[in-house]
Amino acid sequence: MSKRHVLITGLPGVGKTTIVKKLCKELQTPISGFYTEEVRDSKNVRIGFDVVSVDESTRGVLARISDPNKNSKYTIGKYQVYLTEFEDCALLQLQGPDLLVIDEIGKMEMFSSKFKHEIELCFKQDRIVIATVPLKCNITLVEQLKKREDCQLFTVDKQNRNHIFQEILQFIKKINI
Ligand SMILES: Nc1ncnc2c1ncn2[C@@H]1O[C@H](COP(=O)(O)OP(=O)(O)OP(=O)(O)O)[C@@H](O)[C@H]1O
Repeated sequence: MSKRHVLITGLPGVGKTTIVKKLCKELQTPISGFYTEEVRDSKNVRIGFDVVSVDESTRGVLARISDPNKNSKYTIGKYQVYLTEFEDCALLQLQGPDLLVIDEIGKMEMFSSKFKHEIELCFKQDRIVIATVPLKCNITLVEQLKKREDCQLFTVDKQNRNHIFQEILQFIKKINI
């Protein structure tokens, strides 16, 4: 089976999203999907994460620092995941025939069984998926994706992050579907 999906992994903050954004700029093809972006307050303190559509027209909350007085089921570390807001924004971006960017498939997103289900379907469709995934995690779905024969895994680190972009770009340009 030929490889036709791209998984980009690496430590937190190494530059995965930056590479995906550069790929989207460079590829001359319709692209849908979403990025995950940090949200910082006026003092530059990180307060959470948003999901943003690739065309940047739609934004939704993924997580915010949790209120210790509120007892939420959906927390990762100090962050509370806003499940409905996340699903309302992210699930819509997965639809369509275009090349698909999913940045990222991580622990916070795994609270959504709808999201997990949709991701599994996306990798079975006739479209190219470019997804970012954590380097080390106990997420079954991510481990399964890494083992798929039709997925090519690229590992980003500080040494290669300035040139691996070209390698990934050439790989995508050669995919025939
Ligand atoms: N090649 C690079 N050289 C220098 N700084 C970079 C490079 N790539 C990314 N950065 C910087 O590192 C920070 C994190 O980048 P980015 O959000 O792309 O990482 P990430 O791996 O997607 O992070 P996360 O794990 O939080 O999703 C940003 O401030 C970005 O400007």
